[in-house]
Amino acid sequence: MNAKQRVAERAATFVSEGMVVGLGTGSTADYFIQALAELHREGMPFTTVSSSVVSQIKAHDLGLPSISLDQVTTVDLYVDGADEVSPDITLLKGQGADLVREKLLAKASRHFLVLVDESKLVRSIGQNFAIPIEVMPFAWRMVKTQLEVLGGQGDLRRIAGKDNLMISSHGSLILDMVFPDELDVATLNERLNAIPGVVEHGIFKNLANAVFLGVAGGVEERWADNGDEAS
Ligand SMILES: O=C[C@H](O)[C@H](O)[C@H](O)COP(=O)(O)O
Repeated sequence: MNAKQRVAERAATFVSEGMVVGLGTGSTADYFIQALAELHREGMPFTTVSSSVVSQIKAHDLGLPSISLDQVTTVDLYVDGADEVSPDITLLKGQGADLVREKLLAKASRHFLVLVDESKLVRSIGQNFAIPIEVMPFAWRMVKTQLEVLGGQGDLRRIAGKDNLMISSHGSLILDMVFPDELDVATLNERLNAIPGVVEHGIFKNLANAVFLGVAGGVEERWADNGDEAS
């Protein structure tokens, strides 16, 4: 069992009868979805809500009960991966470009567990990746200009050849922006939240309750101050 599987199996022990479980997106979240499928086969009743079309299809293929996001007000447990985790359990997410659904689920969750291996640990957010910023398509130039005023540099994310723009499942464009080190993440988070035309961005601050870290032969749990252990 690799580190991603280990943390996913551990997270699955927090699922209990009747829960609404939020499904993350990415290779680590996939292991959690597989672990849920095992619980479902064993007869545990729960339902799922997905953070992306991809996860929704995976859940469907595995026969997991699911409800659509617009039917949900609160989520009992949301389990997802992350691209970066800083020591205060701030996350950077969004390499998969489904930021809106992911942050909605994170905010609506009673418990948000983040599954990572050691490669995701950083000293500060933005160390390994640009900050993904999901923008309304007609607003992207205005938003980019506002981000440049903050010192940001970057451009629209492209996929599979230079002419194709990444479009989120929400129909938005993604700007990947690098900001000066002097701009601390708390300030950046607030500034990004305040720019008109920004749909969502990849900084997840004060949202995760715990990080489950896959280490050699085990799982290390790091609970946030806000993170009473899910039970
Ligand atoms: O948008 C994508 C999500 O933020 C993923 O959770 C993140 O990219 C981590 O993916 P993985 O588990 O494949 O490293």
